[in-house]
Amino acid sequence: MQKTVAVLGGGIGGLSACYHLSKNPQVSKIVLLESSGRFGGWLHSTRRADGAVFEHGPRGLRPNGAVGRNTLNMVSELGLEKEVLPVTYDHVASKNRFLYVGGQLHKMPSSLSGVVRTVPPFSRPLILSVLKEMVVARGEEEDETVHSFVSRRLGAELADIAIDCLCRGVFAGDCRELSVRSCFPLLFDAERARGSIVLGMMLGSGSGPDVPPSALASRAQRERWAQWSLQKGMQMLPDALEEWLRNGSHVQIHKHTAVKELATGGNGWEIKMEDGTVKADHIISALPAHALASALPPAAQPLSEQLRKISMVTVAVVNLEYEGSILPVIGFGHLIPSSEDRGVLGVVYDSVPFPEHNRTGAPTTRLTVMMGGAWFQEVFGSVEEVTEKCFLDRATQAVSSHLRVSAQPLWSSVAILKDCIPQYHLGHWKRLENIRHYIGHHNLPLTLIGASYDGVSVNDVIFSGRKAAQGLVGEV
Ligand SMILES: Cc1cc2nc3c(=O)[nH]c(=O)nc-3n(C[C@H](O)[C@H](O)[C@H](O)COP(=O)(O)OP(=O)(O)OC[C@H]3O[C@@H](n4cnc5c(N)ncnc54)[C@H](O)[C@@H]3O)c2cc1C
Ligand SMILES: C=Cc1c2[nH]c(c1C)Cc1[nH]c(c(CCC(=O)O)c1C)Cc1[nH]c(c(C)c1CCC(=O)O)Cc1[nH]c(c(C)c1C=C)C2
Repeated sequence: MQKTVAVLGGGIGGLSACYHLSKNPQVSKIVLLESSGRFGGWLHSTRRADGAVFEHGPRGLRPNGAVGRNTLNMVSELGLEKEVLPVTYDHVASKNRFLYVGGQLHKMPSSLSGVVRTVPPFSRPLILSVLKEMVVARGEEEDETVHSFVSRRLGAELADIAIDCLCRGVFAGDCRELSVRSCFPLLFDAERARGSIVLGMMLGSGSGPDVPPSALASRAQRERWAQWSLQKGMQMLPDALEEWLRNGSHVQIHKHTAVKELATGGNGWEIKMEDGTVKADHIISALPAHALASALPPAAQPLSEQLRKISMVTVAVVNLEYEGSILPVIGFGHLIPSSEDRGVLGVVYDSVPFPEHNRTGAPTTRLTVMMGGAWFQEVFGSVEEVTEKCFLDRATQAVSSHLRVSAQPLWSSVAILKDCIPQYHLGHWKRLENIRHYIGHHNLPLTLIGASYDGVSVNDVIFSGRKAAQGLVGEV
């Protein structure tokens, strides 16, 4: 029997689910419900008339692994090959990443010589920590914070500086709260399988899903891409997905349509919006976990409670454009450990990996300063009260003191991204187990996808949409 699937939330997760559902002949109707006036969620690019592109969310995706290949396969199917801007491993933006510690920029080691020598801000050669790691006893805990795991295996200095920065540069989060099992499953599995991260990385610790590469994904591997973007910014991807879905005969897509309440009825759902109701046999929720929790019926209160425990952080993103080439160093950008500055997380040197996004004509430098995250409230106060000017001032101050740039920006934009990155805190895996057990036990026709659960990267989220759509084969 053919059925109706409702997809809640038109971020990249919801769009990916719809895209894969639209290829499933067993689904007769797909309804996509998005509360805002645009699709794409955090994939949001400003494109100026003079050709300049500024990213407010993700700016480059990795091509590696099954999830990276899967995204490139979709890019290829959407006809976006010619729009791809690759950055190879040989590029200076891939080799040079910096940490701002003790009032100075330090280049992270990217070669063997950087690992065998003492390279500041570290007080001893990293090779010593790596060799010692191989003989550290295996942990016994079901989960551990990222900081505790790395301190135990590689030493406190690496945890306090490098891992603190890494967690700020991926989750805008605090490594003393984030779970290693959920945030870095490869590291956790390597310890479980091989007793060591280093041995696990060398020998492998399990195989991932099988995703055959398209010609584009094979090219990415052959040409050694480290990351890629699109000519008119990452938002080209949701734009192309929207166009694909609009061309599908059995897809209904709705913007400005917030899901308010979900009620179970018969074998399916009744979805209530401000101005109407939709009936569906199955729901794929691509909403942030807390938004789904607010819409679930009172009878599903234990499920809502678990979903609400998946917290989110707010990030302020300031894009800056300067006249000329003003950077004293070139590379991807720099991260700042929480011990140095709790409020400013990092600065991306956007014009280095993607000069194609600079305006046409005279040279410019584009930078993005990211602030807040897990420290937002503590440093900047309530998100409702803090002003955009406060972030612009703090961002230009950071650029001036970290990069010694005294010029004022030509152009700037401030975006306060409320609740934009989920935090997989200690015990996240258990919450997911409880959530999935509840859904299974109550036979709820509900699949959860998106950044709240199994990975925050765009690649992970797109893959979660594909898995959900394919999981319905045979069920619908
Ligand atoms: C500043 C920043 C930088 C990032 N950088 C990178 C990067 O470099 N690389 C990378 O891989 N990832 C990056 N990410 C992460 C990545 O962008 C996100 O994890 C991903 O886009 C999340 O997609 P999603 O579809 O799960 O959620 P969202 O984008 O949050 O989409 C959810 C959608 O649901 C809608 N919605 C909410 N409530 C309702 C409701 N009641 N009814 C209907 N619709 C509703 C929202 O409007 C939204 O459109 C970054 C994220 C941020 C914030
Ligand atoms: C300073 C804040 C942030 C910067 N980027 C993000 C935040 C919160 C978000 C983000 N960055 C990456 C991902 C995806 C991870 C993945 O699994 O693909 C997300 C959600 C990519 C990334 N950026 C940095 C690292 C080390 C990674 C992991 C993958 C990779 O190695 O490429 C470093 C980094 N991020 C930011 C800066 C300034 C920076 C380092 C110089 C910004």
